[in-house]
Amino acid sequence: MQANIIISKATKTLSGTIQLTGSKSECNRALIIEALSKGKVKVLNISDAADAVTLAAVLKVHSPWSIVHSQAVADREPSTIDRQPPTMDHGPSTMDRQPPTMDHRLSTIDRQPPTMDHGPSTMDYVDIGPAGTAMRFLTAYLPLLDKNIIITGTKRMQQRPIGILVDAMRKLGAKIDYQVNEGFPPLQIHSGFQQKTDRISIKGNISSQYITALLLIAPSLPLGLTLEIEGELTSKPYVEMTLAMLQQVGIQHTWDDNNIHIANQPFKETSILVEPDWSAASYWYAIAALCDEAELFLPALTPYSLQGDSVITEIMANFGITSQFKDGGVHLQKEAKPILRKIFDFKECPDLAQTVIVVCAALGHDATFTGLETLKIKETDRVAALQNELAKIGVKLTEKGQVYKLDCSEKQIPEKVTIRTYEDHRMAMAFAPLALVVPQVEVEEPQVVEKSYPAFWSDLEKAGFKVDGYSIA
Ligand SMILES: O=C(O)C1=C[C@@H](OP(=O)(O)O)[C@@H](O)[C@H](O)C1
Ligand SMILES: C=C(OP(=O)(O)O)C(=O)O
Repeated sequence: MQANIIISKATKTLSGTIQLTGSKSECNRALIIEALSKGKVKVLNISDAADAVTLAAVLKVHSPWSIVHSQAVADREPSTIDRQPPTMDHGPSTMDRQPPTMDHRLSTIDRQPPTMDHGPSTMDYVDIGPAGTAMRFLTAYLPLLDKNIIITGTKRMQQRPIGILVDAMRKLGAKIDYQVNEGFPPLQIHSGFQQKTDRISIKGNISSQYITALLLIAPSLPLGLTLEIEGELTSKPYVEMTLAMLQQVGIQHTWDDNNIHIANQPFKETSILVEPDWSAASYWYAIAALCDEAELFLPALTPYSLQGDSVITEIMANFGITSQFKDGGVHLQKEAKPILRKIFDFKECPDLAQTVIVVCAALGHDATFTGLETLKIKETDRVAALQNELAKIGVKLTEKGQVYKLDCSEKQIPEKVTIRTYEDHRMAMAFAPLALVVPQVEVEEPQVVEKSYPAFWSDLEKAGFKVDGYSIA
């Protein structure tokens, strides 16, 4: 475990250039597409995000074109590379683990070993740590490989629901069992997938990741797939991102009302260039919003991004931040201007909620927030985490039905505040900008940022923040 860090900033000014790593969301989609295309599609600018590094490592071993190879190895002798006896602890392992600098340090302590018998010794074992998209995408992808695989993750991952996707995969013809609790990882995926239907109906209001997972495998299914989305669709831009990326690699779709159809079809030979991460950019917008003067350049971000979180440019315009796309990136500039907007909806951009709510709190700007329903099942219960940590500066976030109100009337600025991060990268990164308002911000378990933005603390240093106690692992 890494020591806490203490962040401070002597002046409320920001300038320079920050090169952000690739989008975790784009990269994870691209990696699955690359695997299913059997290498016809290549991924460029692979993200440094630990979640993407983990997924890439898993796919290196478990991909359609590695089956022949791994099967040949399995025929000779049980492999020690990517196999583990089922009763073993999930501690440091070999091939299918991410490098030690990644985010597994937090979770190895409280990870539960599988308790049930895993059947024959040909069971492979995949541990994706805290990576939600990787867990969901692999749950759709792995059954197609005709292998027996257990997939698990951190203790928190074992509390993040996956029943809707497992039900859909079972209807499609996958053989999947729950190892511990119905509806949650770890999952035991069995070989022998045979497509039973080309039509699935799926709830849209819990996580769009289930829908993306199914859409990514759709062109590789012998019968193709029509997905009927039941009820409202949350995080819609992420589904649009999936379809746009599939289109880039030659996969056509139709989307009429609630039905998305993708026929079985080949991938074209091409490459996918992963754009920098707009969710990561949001922390720089937050920092700029809390500065008196700010001029920052973020290279390679575009106004026509596939990432819904690029809407941060519009949101932050309310806080006086202008975004100018030129020189192959975006220039942020702070203009003194009163904040007018009082209502923010995060249904289409849930990962921006913490960023914006902390900015409002830091500025003492009372506001109303909607679209926070899915925050409770992410890396932590983000609503509860926000409520606890904002209370440390006297700010209240109260829930009335699905509407949340921020009350800054009793806001107080202590000399120092210590922020818990709850194994959530976005708690650490959303609260770091508070150092422009509170003289010292101490952040617990700062290594959580590795999940999506490993260079976050060193980038803060580059931008003139003092980050005490930070060391590159
Ligand atoms: O598909 C994706 O890449 C993501 C979808 C969103 O999840 P939900 O669809 O569960 O809201 C988002 O919060 C997550 O960080 C990434
Ligand atoms: C919710 C997130 O990620 P995931 O669901 O992929 O773990 C996130 O990055 O904010």
